[in-house]
Amino acid sequence: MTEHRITVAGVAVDTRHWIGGERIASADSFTDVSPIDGRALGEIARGGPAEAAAAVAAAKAAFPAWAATPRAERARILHAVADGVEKRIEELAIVETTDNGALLRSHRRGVMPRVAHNFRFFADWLLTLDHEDFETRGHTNRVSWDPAGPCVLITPWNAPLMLATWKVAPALAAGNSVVLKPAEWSPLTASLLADIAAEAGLPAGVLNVVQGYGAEIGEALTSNPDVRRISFTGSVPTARRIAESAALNLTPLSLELGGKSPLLVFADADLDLAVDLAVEQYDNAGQVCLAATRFLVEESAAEEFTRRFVDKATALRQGDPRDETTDIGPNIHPRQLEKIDGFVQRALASGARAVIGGHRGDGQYYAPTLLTDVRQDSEIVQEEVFGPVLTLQTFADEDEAIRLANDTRFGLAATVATGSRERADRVTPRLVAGTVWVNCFFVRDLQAPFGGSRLSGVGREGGTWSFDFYCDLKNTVSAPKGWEHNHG
Ligand SMILES: NC(=O)C1=CN([C@@H]2O[C@H](COP(=O)(O)OP(=O)(O)OC[C@H]3O[C@@H](n4cnc5c(N)ncnc54)[C@H](O)[C@@H]3O)[C@@H](O)[C@H]2O)C=CC1
Ligand SMILES: O=C(O)/C=C/C=C(\O)C(=O)O
Repeated sequence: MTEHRITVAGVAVDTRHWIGGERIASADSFTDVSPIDGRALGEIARGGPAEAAAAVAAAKAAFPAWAATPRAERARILHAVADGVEKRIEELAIVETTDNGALLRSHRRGVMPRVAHNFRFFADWLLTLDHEDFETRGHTNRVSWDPAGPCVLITPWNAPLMLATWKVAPALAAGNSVVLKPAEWSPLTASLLADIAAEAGLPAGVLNVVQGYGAEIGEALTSNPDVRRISFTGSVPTARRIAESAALNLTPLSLELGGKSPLLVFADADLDLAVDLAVEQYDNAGQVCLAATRFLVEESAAEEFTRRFVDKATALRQGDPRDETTDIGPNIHPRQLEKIDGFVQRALASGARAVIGGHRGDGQYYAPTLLTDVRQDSEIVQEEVFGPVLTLQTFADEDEAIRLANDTRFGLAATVATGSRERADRVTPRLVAGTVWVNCFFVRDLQAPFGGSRLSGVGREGGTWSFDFYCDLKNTVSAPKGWEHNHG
């Protein structure tokens, strides 16, 4: 009999599915492995079509009552979920770090507080969601955001609970029920979230969490005709498969995909700041969709920028992510490491030069790498690596900088370092990107629209855009005053 309970640093995690307010086992399981040391953490219930159907059925059954729950009550429960997250920050942080290898200090001080904030923000935004009535030839138009129904949320391993709750919170706030499927490489904190939500009073079936492989339970979820929304964060090939499944029922989709974002460094920039921004791109061992992985540096500043970057990057400490002094942890999985090294070795073989790194480290670590002498049309410049691998190219003028910046299939983000406001105002409108940062990086606000252009995604989430996606927008038009009959 498979034991569906994992204990991580003293924290017990039930690894069965959470469906309709009950823990449900599967006949099959898969092994969850920690990227820190390759240790098997335990067995996870491996769902398939039957569990997908059960979870969607539970979500469908729970939907009408949750949708009819007054907004203020929904908001109260979501704040209670945030309270539960805040009480368990330490536990969530160590479990997440053990499961996906990202830094414990970031989980403690940045990520888990943001998880709680995701719930608080969308709970509060729900209460402000309003559209002023307007008139058409004396008739009144009233716009409403009606809950849509069961939502399937499919999430990746690079920031598991953060990216899951960034979808779960608005979907629930909107009055929908949810089936969450976390990535199979990092499933643990989603299961803890199910416990926290139940303790906070979220009714059974409103949030369901199922585990398993994308090709098995994932496809069964995305092709289910009772699902009213699908939101996905992950890779482009998987997005295509999900879009094919969704097409069967014309289920609306929100897709947040990869990136190959540029950091443009103009010679008039504060070079220390530009270098700080550049070194940040190794955060989370490079497993960040928003990362500015392509440095584009004005020719006259390139030598000095590179010298200062190398000084700073080589001082980063790579090691156990539970150690407070570590800057770069492991990559998630041997397969991902293989993929990263494949990109780098092919680039080196075709003429790229490693300014630093260019090889594996011990175990599941990849040496922070900067490659130069790379061609614009090469794989390493065009494809998302999702590891601590950056490239450096130079440009002669603004036009060339913009041409290189925009010359990929992606359009998620761009970062510009310049000392000139006029230049920033000229350059930023010409960049193809969902988010552009000027002399800063990763300043995120849930009010802002978030998503990508081109292959970086479809749609935007954040603030009212999240409610626009997770709701059926309705316009109710009433005839001019005087039609009411009093049947009192
Ligand atoms: N935009 C982002 O934030 C992320 C981008 N990536 C990119 O994707 C590459 C591959 O990483 P993967 O783990 O393979 O990402 P993936 O896109 O395959 O996995 C993300 C999620 O999709 C699910 N999934 C996979 N196939 C599915 C299907 N047919 N139907 C429904 N759900 C399915 C997975 O179980 C997981 O929960 C990375 O190297 C990176 O380039 C990966 C993770 C996050
Ligand atoms: O933390 C955020 O606000 C967004 C992060 C997005 C990613 O890291 C991703 O999808 O890879």
